[in-house]
Amino acid sequence: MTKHSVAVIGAGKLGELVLAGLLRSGWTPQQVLATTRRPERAAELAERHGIRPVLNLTAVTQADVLLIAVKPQDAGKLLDDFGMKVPPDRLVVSLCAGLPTSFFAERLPGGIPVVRVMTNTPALVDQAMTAISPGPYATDEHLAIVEEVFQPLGRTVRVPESQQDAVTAVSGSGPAYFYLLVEAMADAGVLLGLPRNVAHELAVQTAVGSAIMLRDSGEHPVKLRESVTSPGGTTAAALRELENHGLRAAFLSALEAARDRARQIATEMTTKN
Ligand SMILES: NC(=O)C1=CN([C@@H]2O[C@H](COP(=O)(O)OP(=O)(O)OC[C@H]3O[C@@H](n4cnc5c(N)ncnc54)[C@H](O)[C@@H]3O)[C@@H](O)[C@H]2O)C=CC1
Ligand SMILES: O=C(O)[C@@H]1CCC=N1
Repeated sequence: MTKHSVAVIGAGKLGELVLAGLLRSGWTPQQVLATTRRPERAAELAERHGIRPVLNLTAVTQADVLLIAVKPQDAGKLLDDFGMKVPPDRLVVSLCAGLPTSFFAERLPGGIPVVRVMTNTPALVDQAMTAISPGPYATDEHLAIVEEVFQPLGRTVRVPESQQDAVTAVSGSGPAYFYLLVEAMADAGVLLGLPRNVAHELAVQTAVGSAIMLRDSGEHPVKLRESVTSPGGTTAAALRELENHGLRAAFLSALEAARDRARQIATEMTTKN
């Protein structure tokens, strides 16, 4: 087991998923610290997970891996509070969408390694997709530490930082697209006369089965789709409607919009501070 200790700074929705995953995978409550803005939230996390909520400054002095999990819009203020007090042997890991590692490096003492990570909420069930990029001063050893943190929560991949906004559009925001699809399929089932609970179960299990098959069969999605689509059958009729309604183009535009929003967040934050 690792000798590292991790502090989740700004343990909100994502931060809590990460700290819970660390505890599930064998990190001890002594190795996992969390900070919050509100005392009630700190009490909730302590009760739910048995971890130690601490103040930001305590976290940076006691833990050696600092996971910054606040909203990107709050990161500047957070670093104004303690950035220059981060001891030199810490590893700073940003989970913030959009913000480049340079944003952090400029607000930390020189030489502190910064790693940028984009993970996603299926961390709740150890099925996260986490992309990891080295920033200033980050070596292979630092990336290996970050992998040690995130591997138990799902899969990890290393990407250049220049690809992180695209990663955010695909896998960071990605779960929301699938939830919307399931919701829409269940609504359609209701339109066709199915009871709501049955329509929901059909849509959810179809999503789960299709996702596992995609991952575990190693087959290309086109091949899997073709195997469902009988000549002159029902699936072809449905797929034509989806294409007529521009589903594919909608995804291209949607992911471009997500990528652009990540860039815009970075611009807003770097011009504001
Ligand atoms: N929710 C998601 O699916 C994903 C979120 N992210 C990124 O993770 C970060 C967090 O997102 P969420 O967890 O959804 O947001 P959230 O709002 O639930 O969590 C952020 C937490 O930080 C706390 N906070 C803010 N300023 C603080 C301070 N000065 N000291 C201590 N705590 C402070 C807030 O009270 C809040 O609980 C964002 O940067 C987001 O871009 C990345 C991938 C997926
Ligand atoms: O919507 C957002 O900005 C965050 C980043 C990726 C997923 N949620």
